[in-house]
Parts: sequence; C-alpha cells; structure tokens
Amino acid sequence: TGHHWGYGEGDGPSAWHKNYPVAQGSRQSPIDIIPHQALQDRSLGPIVLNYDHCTSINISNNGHSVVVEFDDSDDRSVIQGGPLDNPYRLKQFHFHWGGKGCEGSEHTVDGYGYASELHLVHWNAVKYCSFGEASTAPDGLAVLGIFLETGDDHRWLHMITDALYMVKFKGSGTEFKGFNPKCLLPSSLHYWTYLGSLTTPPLHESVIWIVLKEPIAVSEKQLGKFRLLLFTGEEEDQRTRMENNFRPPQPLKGRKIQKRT
Ligand SMILES: NS(=O)(=O)NCC1=CS(=O)(=O)c2ccccc21
Ligand SMILES: [Zn+2]
Repeated sequence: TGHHWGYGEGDGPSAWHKNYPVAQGSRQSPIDIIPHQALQDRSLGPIVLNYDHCTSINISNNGHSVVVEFDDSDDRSVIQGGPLDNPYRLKQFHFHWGGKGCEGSEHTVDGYGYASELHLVHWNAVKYCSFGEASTAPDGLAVLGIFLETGDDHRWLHMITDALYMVKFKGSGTEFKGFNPKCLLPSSLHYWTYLGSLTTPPLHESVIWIVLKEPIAVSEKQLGKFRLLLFTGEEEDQRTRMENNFRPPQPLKGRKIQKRT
C-alpha cells in the first residue's frame, strides 16, 4: 500500500525524496538544536499536559517503530500551552533508537545524539475533523519529543519493554490498556520549540515540535529489548532487526528555535 520506505541502504532517509519530494522542503525534521542560538521568548508559557484520563488502547509494530495508540475521540488527554494556540489531542506515541551503544535519537543537541527519542503525537481537533486532515495542515500536529539516555533502569519503562515480545513482527499488535505516558516525562518541562515536519514519510510539514531539554534515563538492558523487534513480518523469511530507525538532522533553512528554560 502506498510507497515502501524504510531505514535500510536502498529505502532509507536519503532515498525518501524520490517518493516524497517534500523531504527536501523548507521545514523538515529532525534538526540539530544549538541551545546557544535558541531565542528566549517571554511570551512562551509552560507546556501543560492533561493526561490523567488518557486511554491507551493497543501496542503494535508498524514495521518502522513500536506504537502505543490512544482513544482520541474526545479531549480526555491533551497537550496545551507553550507555543500552542489550542489543545492538541494525544493520538499515539512511539520511539526511535540506535544499534548497540551508538546514537539513535532524531533531534541532536550541539551535534550530540542521544540513545533514543520518544515522540508523543497530538493533533489539533479544535480546527480539524480528523488526524488525517490535521496531518497535512501547517498547525495540525504537535509532537512532544523526549530524549532517552542510558543509565539506571527506568522504573516504569518495563511496562512497555515487557510487552515487546508480543509485537516482535511487523503487523503484530496486542491490547495495551491503562498506560499513562505521564510516567515517561522528565522532572523538568523546559523545552525548545520550532516549526517542522513528520520525521517519517509522508514527511508532512504540519508539526509544531516541542523537544524537552531534560532526557530520561533508561538502562542498556531496557533499550536492548527494543532491538529484539523486527522490521519484517512473520511471513517473511528475511528477519531484519529493528534498530537505527531514525532520520538524521535536516537543514534549518532559516528557521528560528525558541526556548523556555
Ligand atoms: N516520527 S513522527 O512522529 O514525526 N512521524 C510518525 C508518523 C508518521 S505517520 O503519518 O504515519 C503517523 C500517523 C500517526 C502518528 C504518527 C505518525
Ligand atoms: Zn517519531
């Protein structure tokens, strides 16, 4: 269905522009964040996350990442404040990560890559009628990016990593209720924000990015469990480990990054 794309030699980020010309657009993501160059904007308020009544539904392997989807039929779990003019509804979260011991995040900070990056994807249900419609609008999506660095075990991440064996293959999924991603937030909600895009095809330039400065710590053991996932389906004889599913930083093309420290 649609155009096949991946993170391999022939179908990886450097080839995406062939089927998705917007890959060479003027507001592509991720980017390298240079903190010293970010502008302090006094009008930027704090980020407000109302996840207390969020409803996770399932966890699945879509062949690119592991995704936890939420019930976004009402405003039960939203992000607002900061650069956002409306509340944006939580639709799903997923991760990007590297191979053993090497980088894996999408955004970098002063050229520094983290081991992994969590994306919480939200859409503007005030202005648009569906995620699909919002995903092609310049203010349609808000993605909260959280860096993961290796250190101690994360006390709650096991709830995700313990389920990964059930979604090893592309196209596999299972029920995943009662998970509140609030437990994956760092202590500080200080952030950088800029206008960008989805970091995977279709690469729509519809994302207001909010990247938290403070990483969360996860253990190498926990990260290793993500690498047991496969890009390939059960029926395929080729078994390709899911790792290095990140797009490298893209040109800033004159964009300004704002910060709220
Ligand atoms: N890393 S990212 O978050 O920029 N992109 C992921 C993405 C690409 S998508 O349009 O398939 C989609 C549908 C629903 C939620 C997320 C996505
Ligand atoms: Zn992502």
